[in-house]
Amino acid sequence: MPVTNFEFKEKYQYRNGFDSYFESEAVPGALPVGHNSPQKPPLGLYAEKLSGTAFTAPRHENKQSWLYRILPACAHPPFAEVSAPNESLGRGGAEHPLRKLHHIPNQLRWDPFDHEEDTDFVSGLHMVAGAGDPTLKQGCAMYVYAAGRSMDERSAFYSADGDLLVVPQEGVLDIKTEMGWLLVRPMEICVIPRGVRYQVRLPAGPARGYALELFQGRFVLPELGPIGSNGLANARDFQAPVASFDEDCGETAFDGVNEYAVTGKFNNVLHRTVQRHTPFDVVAWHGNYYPYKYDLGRFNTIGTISFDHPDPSIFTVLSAPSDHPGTSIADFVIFPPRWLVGEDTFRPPWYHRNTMSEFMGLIQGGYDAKKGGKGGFVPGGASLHNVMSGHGPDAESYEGARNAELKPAKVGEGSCAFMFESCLMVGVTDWGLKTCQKVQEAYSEHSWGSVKVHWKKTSV
Ligand SMILES: O=C(O)Cc1cc(O)ccc1O
Ligand SMILES: [Fe+2]
Repeated sequence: MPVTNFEFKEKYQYRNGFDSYFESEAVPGALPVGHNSPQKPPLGLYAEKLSGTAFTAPRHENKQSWLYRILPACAHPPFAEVSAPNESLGRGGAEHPLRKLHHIPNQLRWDPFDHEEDTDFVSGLHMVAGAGDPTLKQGCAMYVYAAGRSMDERSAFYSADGDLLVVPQEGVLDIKTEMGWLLVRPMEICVIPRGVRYQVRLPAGPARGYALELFQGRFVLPELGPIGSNGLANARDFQAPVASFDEDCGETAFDGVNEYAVTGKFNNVLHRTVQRHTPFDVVAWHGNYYPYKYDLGRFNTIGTISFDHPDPSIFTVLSAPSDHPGTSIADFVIFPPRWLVGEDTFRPPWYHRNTMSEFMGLIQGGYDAKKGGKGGFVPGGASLHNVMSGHGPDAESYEGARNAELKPAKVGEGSCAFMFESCLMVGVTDWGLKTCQKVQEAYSEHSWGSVKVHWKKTSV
């Protein structure tokens, strides 16, 4: 389904701004004026509130939207558990992915995950690692997805477990959400909040990428501190959809002939209902709880102009804070092309052990300090350096950087790695460790087995 220019203009008139209060109506007059829930909302619509935070959350954290729709979301037959679409999602009980995690202090790296022909975005979503529990609204999980086809046009998906940050690596995602359309390409990301229903279409062939689900809290822009009032990801570059709707429904919720499958991820288990009316019937909405996208190319990368390699927090796009200031349940950090000018500096990442866990992926190109090629860190692959697991440049990269002439140099041209950094010790799922068959053997030995001793008792 290629997207025509006309459709493009109609579908993708975004509203710009992070954490803004927007209103959008696909039909003029669909939004009630000065009221949220009048006795009879305009145009015979139903008013439905979608809460993203507790009703009583403080104002600066409070998130909600009012949806004006043809039929309310509750009008559906009961949900039933779906038989497992893949091994990492869909089963309850002892098979539950978060109950079978492997906590491994070894450094782990994965070859690029396979493309899958027979899956859509939901059946091709695999939990690789995670920590916590969606039932307690604690923790987060890291996923990869591989989809060979669009979701059925009569289907929708939502997660009751958390907000999903999607990082496409290959293939375009044309996402129809309850609140309008988002077109998300590699080098762009999107966030779909908990509960928002959506359908992922693939207008340009197979898609593969990464995702992070936040069971707890939500993404905010990082503090800028002494950087000042602009820099890193700027608020105006985040884009929200405009209202767009389908009209397919019967006279009442349960007559009509058309059937729409709505699949919910509820404590990581998929449940499905088949209802008679389209879930994409929101004619207008207003609020600050909405899906959004961001073009990583707009990231204003900041770094040293004197010496030493700064902490990677300087590259944070979005941060999901815990209750402890400065410590995140997850940060989304990118390593875009940038100039390195540090004098008398070891320019690649230093060797380190981190109290946070670091899950990394590569959208395109290469990553300084890691060899590419087969068995290396390559686009579509991943790595996990867990809490206090030592890591850093491989031996070859270390020698190169140690001996490099320190002229100003641009690194990462055409590249972009990213990191999901979490204060939690993440466990790897069975799928991530075994089923996917992508874990690189001897990653640690290949990388650091031949680090040389440079030590001399006396300096010359
Ligand atoms: O381990 C990594 O490659 C990620 C990383 C990058 C960096 O520039 C500094 C610290 C860090 O963990
Ligand atoms: Fe690191």
